[in-house]
Amino acid sequence: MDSKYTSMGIENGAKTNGVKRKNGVEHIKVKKIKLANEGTVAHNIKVETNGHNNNNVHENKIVNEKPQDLQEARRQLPVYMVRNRLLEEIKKHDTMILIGETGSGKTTQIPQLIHEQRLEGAGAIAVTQPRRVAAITIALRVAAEMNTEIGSIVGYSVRFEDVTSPRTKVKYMTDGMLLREAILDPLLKKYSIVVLDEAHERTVSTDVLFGIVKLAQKERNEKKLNPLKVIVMSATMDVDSFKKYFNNCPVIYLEGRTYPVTIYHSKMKQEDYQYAAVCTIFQLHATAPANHDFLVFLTGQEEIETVMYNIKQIAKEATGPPIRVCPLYAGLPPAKQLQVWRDAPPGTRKIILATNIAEASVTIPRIQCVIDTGVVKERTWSGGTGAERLSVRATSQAACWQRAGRAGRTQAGAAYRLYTAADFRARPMHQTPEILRCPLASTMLLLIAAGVEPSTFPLIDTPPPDSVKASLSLLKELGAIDSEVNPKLTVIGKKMSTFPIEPKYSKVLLCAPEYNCLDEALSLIAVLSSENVFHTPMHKREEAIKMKQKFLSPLGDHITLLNVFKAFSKAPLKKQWCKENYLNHKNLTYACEVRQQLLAICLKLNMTVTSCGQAYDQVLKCLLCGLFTNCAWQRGGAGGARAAGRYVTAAGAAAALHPASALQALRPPPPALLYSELLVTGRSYMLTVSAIQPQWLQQVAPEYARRCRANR
Ligand SMILES: Nc1ncnc2c1ncn2[C@@H]1O[C@H](COP(=O)(O)OP(=O)(O)OP(=O)(O)O)[C@@H](O)[C@H]1O
Repeated sequence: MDSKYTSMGIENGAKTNGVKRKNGVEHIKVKKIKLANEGTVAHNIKVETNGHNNNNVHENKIVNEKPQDLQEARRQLPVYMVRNRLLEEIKKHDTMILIGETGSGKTTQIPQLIHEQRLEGAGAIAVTQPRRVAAITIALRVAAEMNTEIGSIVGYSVRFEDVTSPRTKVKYMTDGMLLREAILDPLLKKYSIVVLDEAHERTVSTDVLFGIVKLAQKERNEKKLNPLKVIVMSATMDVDSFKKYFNNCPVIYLEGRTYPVTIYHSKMKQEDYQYAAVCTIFQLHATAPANHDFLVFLTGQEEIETVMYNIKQIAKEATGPPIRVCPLYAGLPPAKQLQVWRDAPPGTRKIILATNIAEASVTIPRIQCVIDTGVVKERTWSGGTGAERLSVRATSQAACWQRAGRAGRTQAGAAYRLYTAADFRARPMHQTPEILRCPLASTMLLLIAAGVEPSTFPLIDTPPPDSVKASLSLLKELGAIDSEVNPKLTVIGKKMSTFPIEPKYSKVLLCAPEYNCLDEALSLIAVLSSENVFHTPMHKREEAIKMKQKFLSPLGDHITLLNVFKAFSKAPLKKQWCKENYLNHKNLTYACEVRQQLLAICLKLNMTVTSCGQAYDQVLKCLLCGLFTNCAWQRGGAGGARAAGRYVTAAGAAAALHPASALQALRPPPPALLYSELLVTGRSYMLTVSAIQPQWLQQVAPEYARRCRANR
C-alpha cells in the first residue's frame, strides 16, 4: 500500500449484521427471507439464500449474458424465491407498499412476475423511476431477462425518448413522463397496474403521482371501470406516513438480499471529502483484485472532473491494475451515461465517479466497493426571490443505505463511508421532500391541465403556501391560467402544457411566431434544455476560454448559445469540429434531438416556423415574453458607474453577473438584463444573461412592468 494513502483511518470490519428496523430504514446483510404482513409472523416463508458468484460480462448496450444465465440469476433473487406469496398479496390488494432490501429484485422482478401471470389483463404495467438512467438501464435488463427486444413487450419512456410500442406491457418510465400522461388521461386508463418505485426519493413528480393514482383509483371504482392496482416500493422509505396516506394499506416487508455488504466507517472526521475519496480509492486499488470495480459518490460535474483528473495523475505511479475512470452525472449526455455499463478491458479496474443519480435503483455490475463521501448537492428555492440555492449537504441515512446498496448486487461488496459512525447516526432518516423546497410552476400547470384543483389535491406533505402562491402567480403572469384562485387553463396555458419544458420556455416558443423567430427560439430553448455545451477541461482552460470568444455575442449569453448551435448545425464533421472548438459534441447532438421534438409539437399546434435572420433584438424580446419575471436592473439606475456589475432583480434581490457570462467584459455594463436562472452559491449569481433595453419590458409585459416600477 502506498504510504501516502494510509491516513484515511477506515475502521476495519465494522460490519452490519442483520436487519434492524429503525423508522422504516432497512439495514443490510441478511441471510433469511421473511415475508409477512407488517409485523405479523403468521405467513413467514423462510428461504436460505445461496450465495452465487456471477461475474458475467455486460456489453451490447448493457447486458450480454446468455439467456440461461440470466434465468439462473433471477432464480437466486429474494423476490423470485417468494414469488407465489408475493403474487397472492398483489392479487389480494388494490394498494400495497412493498419494502425490500436493495438488490432483492423489486424493480426487475415484480413487473415481470405480474406479467408472467397476466395479472395486468388488457392494460399495461407502468413502473416509475425518479431518474432516466435507471428507467433505461432497468428496462434493458428486464427485456434481456424476458429474452425480448427492447420496445416490444418491455419498453421505456423518458423525456425526449419513447421506446415503447402498442405491444408494450411492462413500461419503465420516469415519474415525470407518467405525470405528463396523466394530463391527457387523469384516470390512467392505459394501465391496470402502476408501480411507484423508489418512493423514498420523494421527487415532486412522484409525490404528485401518489395523489393522481389515489384519485384515479377512486374514480375508476366509482365509474365501475377496470380497477387500478397501485404498488409503492422502496428499500428505505418512511413507512408510517405512506401507510397513513394510502388509507392504511397493507405493508409487505421482504427481508433478504443476495450478497452481503460490509460497511466501514471512517475513524475520524474527514475535513476534505474529495481528498479522502482519492486516498481511499488508491488505498483499495493497491490490494483489490482487478475485477472489483469502485463506485464513488461525489456532488457534481465539476467535482467529478477534478477528482477524475487527480486520479488519472496519481494512477501513473500507483500500485495496482490499470484504471479506467468513468463519470456519471445528470448533465452527461444519455449515451455517455450508458458507457458506465460497458466493460473495461480485462484486467482493468473501472472507477465510476457519480452523483446521486447512481444512488438508487441502478445495478452497475462488478461494483464491489462503494466509496461514499456522504454529501449531496441540493437545490432549494425561495418563492420570494425566485432564487435557487445550491448547497452541499450531508445525505440522509436512507441515502447512505441506498448508496451502500449499489454494492452486493452481483457479488459480495463493501461500502466505505468517509464519515464516522457517530456522524451517520446523527443524520436525519430521510431528506426533505422536493415538494417542500423546489419551484412548483411546472407541476401546478400539469395538475391544472389534468383538471385538478391544486388546493384540494391530496399530497403527503403540503408545500409551503408562499411557494404555491409564487408558482400560481407566475402562471398567471405568463397568461397560462385565468385566476390564482380556482384556476383554469387559458387557451395559451393549454398549449403550454403540451411542451415537456418549463412553462416560461414554452411561453417563449408560443410567442415566437409573433416576433418572426420560431426558428431561433426552437434552437435556443433546445440548447437551454440540455446541459452545458462548452467543454472546459481543467488542464486546457485558457485555450477553451479563448475558443469561446469566437462565439461570443455582445448581446449576451443567449445569442452566444445560438451562435454555437447555428455553427454546430452547419459544421460538416461535427465531432471533430466540437473537439477543435472545445464544445461538447454529445450535448449539442442532444440539443438537436430536443429541437426536433419541440418542432414536432409546434407543427402539431399549427405554428409557422420562420427566421428573423440577424435581427437578434427580436429573439431577445421574444425571450422576454417568457422570462419577464427574470429581469434585473443596474443598482442606482442606468449610468450608475459605481454600481457596475451589481444588479437588483424584479423581486428586489441583489445579484451579480456570473463570472462566465459573455457580458462580463462589456463596458459600460448594460442597464438592464434578462437571466435564465438565479443561483445562490454564497453570492447570488445570474446565469445565462442577455442585455435588454429597459423599455422592452413595458412593451412585452406592460402590467408587470408597471408593478415593478411601483416596487422599485
Ligand atoms: N444491469 C444489471 N446487470 C447485472 N445484474 C443486474 C442488473 N440489473 C439487475 N441485476 C440483478 O438483479 C438484482 C435485482 O435488481 P433490482 O433492481 O430488481 O433490485 P431492487 O430490489 O429493485 O433494488 P433497489 O432497491 O436498489 O432498487 C440485482 O441485485 C442484480 O443482481
